[in-house]
Amino acid sequence: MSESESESVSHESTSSSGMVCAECQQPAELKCSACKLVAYCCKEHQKQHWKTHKSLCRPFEIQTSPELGRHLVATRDIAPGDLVLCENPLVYGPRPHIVEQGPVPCIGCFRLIIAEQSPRCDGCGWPVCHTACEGLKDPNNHGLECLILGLRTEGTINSFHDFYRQDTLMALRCLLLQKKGPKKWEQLLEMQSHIEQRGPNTEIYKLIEERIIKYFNENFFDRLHDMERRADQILIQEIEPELIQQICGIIDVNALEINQDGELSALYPTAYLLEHSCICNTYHIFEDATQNFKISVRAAVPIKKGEHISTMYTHALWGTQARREHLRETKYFNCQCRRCKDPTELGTYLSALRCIGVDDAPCGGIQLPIDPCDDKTEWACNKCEVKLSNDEVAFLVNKIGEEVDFVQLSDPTVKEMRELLDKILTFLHPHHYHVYSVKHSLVQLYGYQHGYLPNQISDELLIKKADMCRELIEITKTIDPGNARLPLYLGVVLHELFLANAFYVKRKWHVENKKDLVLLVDEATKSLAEAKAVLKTESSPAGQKLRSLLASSNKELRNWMDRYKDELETIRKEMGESSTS
Ligand SMILES: C[S@@+](CC[C@H](N)C(=O)[O-])C[C@H]1O[C@@H](n2cnc3c(N)ncnc32)[C@H](O)[C@@H]1O
Repeated sequence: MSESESESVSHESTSSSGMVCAECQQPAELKCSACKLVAYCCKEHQKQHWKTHKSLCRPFEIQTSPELGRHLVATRDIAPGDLVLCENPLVYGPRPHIVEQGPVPCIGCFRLIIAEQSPRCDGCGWPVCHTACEGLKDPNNHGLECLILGLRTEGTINSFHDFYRQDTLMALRCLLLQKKGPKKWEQLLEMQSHIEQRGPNTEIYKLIEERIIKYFNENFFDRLHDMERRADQILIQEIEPELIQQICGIIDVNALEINQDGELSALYPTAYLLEHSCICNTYHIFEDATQNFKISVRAAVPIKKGEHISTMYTHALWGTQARREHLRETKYFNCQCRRCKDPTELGTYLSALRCIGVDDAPCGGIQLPIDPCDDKTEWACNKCEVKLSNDEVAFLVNKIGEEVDFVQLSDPTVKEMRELLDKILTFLHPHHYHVYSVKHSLVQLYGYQHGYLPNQISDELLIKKADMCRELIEITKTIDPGNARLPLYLGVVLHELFLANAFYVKRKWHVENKKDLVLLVDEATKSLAEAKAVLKTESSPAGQKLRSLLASSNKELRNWMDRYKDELETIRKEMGESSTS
């Protein structure tokens, strides 16, 4: 153990918790200051125990700065894949988003249900997936909540979504921690609520007043007070409006969304301290309900001792303006990460525009923000004098975004997508994030849609598809080097690159220069292996589906390679000889 490690013992009193030395089991006064999970009677025993404890000890400490508040800093080098932390949530519940229509999460298991057609909980009458749903039986989940939700006498239901408001339940579950878990309640109240930015004159304050506080009071809390008076027992100590405002702030700022089979949010006792970076260095996975939705945070890239440990609060494939606006509005800070500060976004040009020039005569230059971290920045062309205001750019990019969304949601044909691409390329850099999105859809239409099936698509379009895939792969890897946020996006494109190459090689095997084709075979083999690795930790249904597609593509590739084994060997040998001669 190094000197600094031996010094990392804090002299906290452990007598109240009754901890014993991890080495000799005697009463212990010193806790490991890095993880605070184990104690020692003396420094000597901590040294001896380090060999065992090293792999379990948390590799970070909590620091505080005026810009970031509390955040996590690595206390030793952390390798990609290494565990940073693993913990159960303090509280979890249906996602706190307002749902006006369509499916809502079951309050037992969070799977989406059509409330109007669903059975009801025997206790409270709320719509559930099944009256025997496991989540309803768990007292930590629906227990006390069921009692409170059942207080309402069934009135006239004009709208199911307004009557059964699953989006309010996360706040109720937080309030119930006062009774169910006072220590968890204390931890919860330590979280940042940004209440100062969410004051009485803000829209969010009024929304919570109307949608949550009023709903709780009119439907449940007035009756709860009566019941508490009659029983001479308090179920929820504090339910003041200001406290509910604070709890809603805490949920909005700190809760993580878990979208597995169902849709839920959870607050974790330490993971919430991960700061945001638009090029983050960790990824996280959630266990399912049987494991209490435990979170594991792992390093996505090498993290050096002293470096900040980060996650991403926004979408990796949005441009800087959109990401910063989202962070400002939902998390109340201005991101200053190296991706945000770089006008080219790490050389990807994800936000760049084509310069429209003067008098509609494009100069061939590109427009970039002069200072991307200044929301009033001007945009300047790298070839001519034309400048644009940030508002003009935002207006144009938003309009294009709306059109892209509209076309993508309307089950477009290849022709419609190509037309959209040509149109937006008049204004946007070929790597702009809206262009990325359209190209990502297009590579999944070539080879699949009627008229473009593998036996119908032209050679030229197959080559184009492969080129688009290569371009998308490069951008994705640059903005998400550790594959922390975009495994599915990358996995899909890697698989499409495999398919484009495989179709082309099969079609041309007896026609074209086989040496060139072998290079495509190698690229296809590599992209398939990479896609498999990239999707290793992707547990979503889409990830599982893609994994099974990869398995059948791999089988097909192996069969083909077996069939041409001798020929491939001869060509490779010739290629090897010519490269060494
Ligand atoms: C989930 S909390 C993180 C823990 C928080 N720092 C604390 O002390 O409780 C999110 C808040 O942390 C701050 N934060 C996180 N990442 C940041 C960043 N990159 N720059 C500035 N503030 C950040 C913001 O105030 C944000 O609303």
